[in-house]
Amino acid sequence: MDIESNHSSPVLTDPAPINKSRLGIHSNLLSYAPSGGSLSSSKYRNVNIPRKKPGKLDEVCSNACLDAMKSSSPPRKKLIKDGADTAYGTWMLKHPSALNSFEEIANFAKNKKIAMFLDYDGTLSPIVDDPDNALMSDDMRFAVRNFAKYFPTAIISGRSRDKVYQLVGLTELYYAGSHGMDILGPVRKAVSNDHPNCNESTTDQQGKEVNLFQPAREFIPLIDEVFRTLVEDTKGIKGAKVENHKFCVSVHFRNVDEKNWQSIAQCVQDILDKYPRLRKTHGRKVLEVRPMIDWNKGKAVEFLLESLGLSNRDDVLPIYIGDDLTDEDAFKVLREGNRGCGILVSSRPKETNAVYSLRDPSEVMKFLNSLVTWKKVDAS
Ligand SMILES: O=P(O)(O)OC[C@H]1O[C@H](O[C@H]2O[C@H](CO)[C@@H](O)[C@H](O)[C@H]2O)[C@H](O)[C@@H](O)[C@@H]1O
Repeated sequence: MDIESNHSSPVLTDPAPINKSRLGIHSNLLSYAPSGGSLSSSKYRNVNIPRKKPGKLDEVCSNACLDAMKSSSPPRKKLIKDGADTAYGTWMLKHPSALNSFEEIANFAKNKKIAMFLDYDGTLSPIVDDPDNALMSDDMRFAVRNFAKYFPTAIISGRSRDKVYQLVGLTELYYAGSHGMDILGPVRKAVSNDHPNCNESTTDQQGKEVNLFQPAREFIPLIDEVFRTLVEDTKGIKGAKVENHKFCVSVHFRNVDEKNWQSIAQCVQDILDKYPRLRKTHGRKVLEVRPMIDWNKGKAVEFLLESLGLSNRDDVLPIYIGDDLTDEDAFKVLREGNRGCGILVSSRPKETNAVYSLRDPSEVMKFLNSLVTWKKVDAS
């Protein structure tokens, strides 16, 4: 397994047992529970802000972080030499290709409404060295736009909501930025009334009334301060890049020489020491600093389902497609609640709570197009 331990997240600490039928369908899909793991609106009422216990030695923390940074970044050449294809093939027995398993998924989705949740980087756009160049192809944009005509679709990204909207550029979708801490979704009174301090009624680009949900709103000035500090602290580290996502900050080390990763880890650790209400998570060659609140992409999926009037319904199949550690929170929610299925985008074996897999964004596009074709035939 190449996944790193995500010290500040419950992700993957207790993976649900994988239980598949002969055909490879996850048990979730065979026993769809209408009210399993039901989402009570009171869940959102008090978004928890626990305090971090002080006392860990900086050195220990940044070394643990460094190990995690290394284990999440195996050298490509080594993987190939070690027989990556065999390992991938074995892994795919556990997480079959959503394309090869399309018939099974379609059978299960029959007479159900699919709700689609899509991550952005590594899912809709290929991973590239410069985050500013992570562009979605026109074909992918066309596919997502077309898909959204048939199925409610939301993008849930680690990037700021504005940035991901700018990159995707489709008004037909719902957007959640900052790992779900900034959601622009449909107005739904039952949800809005439960979150007086997090919700705000507003209008979208088309003047349509929408609901803005920001459970970490109070952290905006702090995150801005952290962003500026990290820019300053990392400016001497060649290749480091810091992004401000309004509710979280990304510190990229993709272009940093490995001998300087320790310095990156230390800069982040210094922030955590200074601001105990913040925590760190890991992504693909990126460390992220975010508010220590009980909110993540999984909670965002639950929130959007409820906002769309699609939670607790046995005629709804939520599907989440993502490539990163932070997407595991969403896979887990769908898996544990028997509510739907996760699809991990990965071309190498990874420990995951997703049921199925797809190799790369081009396969994601094929899968979306296949669902549209299937839906058209089903409807005719
Ligand atoms: O949740 P996502 O939409 O997948 O966003 C997660 C992070 O994506 C971006 O970083 C990743 O993609 C970059 C471009 O391909 C790549 O250079 C980087 O190494 C990856 O970590 C984004 O820049 C981050 O801020 C997001 O948190």
